[in-house]
Amino acid sequence: MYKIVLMRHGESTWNLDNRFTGWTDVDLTEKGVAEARQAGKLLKEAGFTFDLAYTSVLKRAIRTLWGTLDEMDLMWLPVVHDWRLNERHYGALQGLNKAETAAKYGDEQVLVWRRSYDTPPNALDENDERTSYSDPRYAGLKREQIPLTECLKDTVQRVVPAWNDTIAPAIRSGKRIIISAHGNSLRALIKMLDGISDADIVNLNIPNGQPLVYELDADLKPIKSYYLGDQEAIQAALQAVASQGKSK
Ligand SMILES: O=C(O)[C@@H](CO)OP(=O)(O)O
Repeated sequence: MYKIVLMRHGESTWNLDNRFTGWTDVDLTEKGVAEARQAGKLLKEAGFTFDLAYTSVLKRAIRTLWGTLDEMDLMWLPVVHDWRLNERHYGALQGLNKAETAAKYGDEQVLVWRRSYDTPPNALDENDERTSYSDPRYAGLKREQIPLTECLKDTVQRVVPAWNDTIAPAIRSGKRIIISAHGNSLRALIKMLDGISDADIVNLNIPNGQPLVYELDADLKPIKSYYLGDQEAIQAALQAVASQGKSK
């Protein structure tokens, strides 16, 4: 049996402002930094340790990993930064306030943009200053690999290869791993792991900074999964994430 830990980054400045974030590289708030440390404490108390860490190329996930590993005295750990673990690209919604967008377009439309499997928000214009074309961290990518918008299906199509090419082989080789990523890149991964249908994935939300343990069998199929920590607080946090896209 293998055990892996998935974790969404701690609260970011744009989580606090309730803005669509996607590939925008915003930092953690003080609360987010504290959540990362608290996650490390919980993992240490529960007897976890790791051999290898995966994260995205976005600082809110990277800094969360730093805080967690620091708390576990594991800052020396090898870390793989993979752009394929980035948050889902939110297209032209990036930077807009979620509740204001819901007041303008309706809660239903915002739910479709936030959680549907295959309806992407409007794309950024190629000339929009918010594109990632000139960002040096994506210099190794072909232009067509850099999204202008994504639905969850598009995110699945990059997250699953990251799993198959690098993460799954590392787990099979016996490495104990932690993945620090994002709400929707983790929804993509969990959809694949748990075989969640396109319709049911709409209801899955992930709270900030809470270690989610997956126990996997020899074929890397989930045996069970559970959040560490205060279960009531986690349920409340899940509900709060679900409500972020409502006008009131
Ligand atoms: O803004 C985002 O990029 C994501 C994660 O914070 O938000 P949502 O939960 O609305 O998909």
